[in-house]
Amino acid sequence: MIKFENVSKAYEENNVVKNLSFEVKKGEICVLIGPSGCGKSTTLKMINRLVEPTEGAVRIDGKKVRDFKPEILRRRIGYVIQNIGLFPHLTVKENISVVPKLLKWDKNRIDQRVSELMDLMGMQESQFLKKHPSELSGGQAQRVGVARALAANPDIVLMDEPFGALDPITKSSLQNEILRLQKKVQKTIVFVTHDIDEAVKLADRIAVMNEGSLVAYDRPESILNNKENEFIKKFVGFDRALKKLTRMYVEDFIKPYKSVKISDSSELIKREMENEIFVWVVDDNGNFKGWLNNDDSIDFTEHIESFIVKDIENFQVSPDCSLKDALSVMMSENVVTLPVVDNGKLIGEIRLSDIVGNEKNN
Ligand SMILES: Nc1ncnc2c1ncn2[C@@H]1O[C@H](COP(=O)(O)OP(=O)(O)OP(=O)(O)O)[C@@H](O)[C@H]1O
Repeated sequence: MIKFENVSKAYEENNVVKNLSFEVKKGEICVLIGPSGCGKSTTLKMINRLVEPTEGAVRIDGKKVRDFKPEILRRRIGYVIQNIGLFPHLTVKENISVVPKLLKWDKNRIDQRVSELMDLMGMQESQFLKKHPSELSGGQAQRVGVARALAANPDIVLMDEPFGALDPITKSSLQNEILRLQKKVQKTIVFVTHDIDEAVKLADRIAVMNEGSLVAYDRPESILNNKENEFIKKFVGFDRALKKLTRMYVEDFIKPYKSVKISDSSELIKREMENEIFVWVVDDNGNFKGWLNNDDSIDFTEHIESFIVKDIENFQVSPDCSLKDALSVMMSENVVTLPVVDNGKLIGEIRLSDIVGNEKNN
């Protein structure tokens, strides 16, 4: 889909990108990573011709980008950058409409597309469309930036450190948003970052760059397992095992569980709990309601409802949650087992020992 063929860029004597050759497949997220100044942004900008190569060529579907008409490139390639991406004097709606207007779409088509995009980004139209960028939080502004890049339905999206300036929680939720969105819209995305955790989380393939050259181009698992290359080893850091958990998901580690129903008799529950430290509690529809600790506090002559620990808001994980996030919930809640809940329903449990041993449920 996107192919770099022996691409180099020099500014006078300074070779900032050196003989790059690699290919990004259709529908994949390629993350360019490397230290500051290694040539990531320059590489990205050679795809949409904000920068022209000194040597070599970038091709999209076999055709050199320098042979595309500018308006075709604009339609095919969305572009998201950090902070300064939005026009401050334009409203959210006007910002999202910039490329469709350049492409001379009619008003109805633009309105409809803006609505779709707001919906896709989980933003309420009535609340946001008339606002200016200065009235948005960092996370909201970046969502609008992504919506704007997707406006003309490009098949390629370039993202240059889009979440670099955000706090860790907003950053993580936008990364999840990108992964969710990508499942739906399947764009070819080239993403620049210098955050290895972000790269491991998002990438189908990671391009590691150093001083203008490509050091490695591989799947995140292989980059994390690379122990030969000193530069990669240093870049990945000491916590490579933890980083691998970012790419593993709870759904592959779900184990059977023991549960009782709120409507069960106290006698039955007492029997069920005999050799357990605790049991999960569900209602008659299988919805997760909490758990019962097998200690002296339970009086089985009474109905068990009042003994259920119902503090379940933060005490659960969904099947699509990464093992790293599951581990983080376990640590913050100080437990070794968590209920796996899908749309309110208890579907299994996940245990610390399975995470540590990477023991799948197959
Ligand atoms: N227009 C330009 N004129 C001269 N030198 C430039 C120009 N643009 C970039 N450079 C130089 O090219 C090198 C690579 O820059 P680039 O922005 O691609 O790096 P980067 O890896 O994206 O860095 P960062 O992570 O800090 O954003 C740098 O040394 C930079 O100073």
